[in-house]
Amino acid sequence: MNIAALPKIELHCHLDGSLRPNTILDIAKKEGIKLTSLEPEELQKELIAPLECESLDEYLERFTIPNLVMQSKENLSRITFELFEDAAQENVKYMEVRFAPLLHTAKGLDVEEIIQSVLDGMKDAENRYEIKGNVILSCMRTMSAESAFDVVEKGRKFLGKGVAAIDLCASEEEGFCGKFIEPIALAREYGYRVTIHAGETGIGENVLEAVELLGAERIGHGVFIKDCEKAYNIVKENNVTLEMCPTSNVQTKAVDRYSEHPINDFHKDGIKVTINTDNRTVSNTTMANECNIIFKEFQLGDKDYQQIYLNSVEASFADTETKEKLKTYLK
Ligand SMILES: O=c1[nH]cnc2c1ncn2[C@H]1C[C@H](O)[C@@H](CO)O1
Ligand SMILES: [Zn+2]
Repeated sequence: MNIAALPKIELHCHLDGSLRPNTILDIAKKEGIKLTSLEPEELQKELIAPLECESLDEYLERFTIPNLVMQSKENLSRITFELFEDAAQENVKYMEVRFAPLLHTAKGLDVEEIIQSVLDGMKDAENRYEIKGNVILSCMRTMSAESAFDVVEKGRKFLGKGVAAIDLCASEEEGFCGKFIEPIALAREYGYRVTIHAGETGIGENVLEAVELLGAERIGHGVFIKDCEKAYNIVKENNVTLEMCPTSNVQTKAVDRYSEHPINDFHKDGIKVTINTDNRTVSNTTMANECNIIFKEFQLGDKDYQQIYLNSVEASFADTETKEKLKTYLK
């Protein structure tokens, strides 16, 4: 199978984990931002989380440097454009990019300006390449419920104009969903779709709560439903789609090695799985690489590719017309 040439869809990709190292260097030089290294290769080492990482929290340390250069409208638009450009060049036809607006206010931008800048970058790429996109607004679980309300309110006016959904991300604690019931309920009322990072660090119950308490339609990762029967069953019965990110899961030690990844067991059992990068730079990967690893490891074939691609189409937060178009790429 020539995966590089096949059409792809990506539903789980963080903007701040997917910057080109050269862009970071370029902006840092222009803005006088101090980096520990000005050599692209050295910088890249600092940006990539090693496969021998200990935990999700260690993985998340890699986001400090990128966020230093994501504090102006121009930079946010440029970085978003470049991410879509990179994706288009590997035949990604549709991509949902997520980011946490509140991480980009350090130099005075307001949340609306931040969202608009990301949308501008995405629109430029859509006009130039054969790719479509939507944006998912992530709320940091490490911040207050109030801060999540803030994102939900300020993002509202962009719904249907490039913003499609709300997400919760960052370090995962047991029972985190309870704290965010109200802001996520308000988001649903406003028309946001809902995807939640859960079950990434050993706590399958978080997936159950994300579905039951927050109305999650999709789950970021969800690896640990394998150890929680109730979570497993609710995901399977409700067709909750899992956004799986194999390399990231090895790095954060959700699994010790690719061969232990539960994606194929889930897939064989009829759970709707999708394949994603999570973070192109921090995980040093691409969609083609993630697909190649999984298809080789579990000896999957054309039928599996079509099924997983269609899972991504169906679970995407795209409009009906876009979904129909995406299906035509398979033929
Ligand atoms: O895989 C992840 N799990 C939880 N949080 C994550 C993951 N990848 C990135 N993030 C965090 C770090 C970023 O700063 C934030 C917004 O994109 O999302
Ligand atoms: Zn993620």
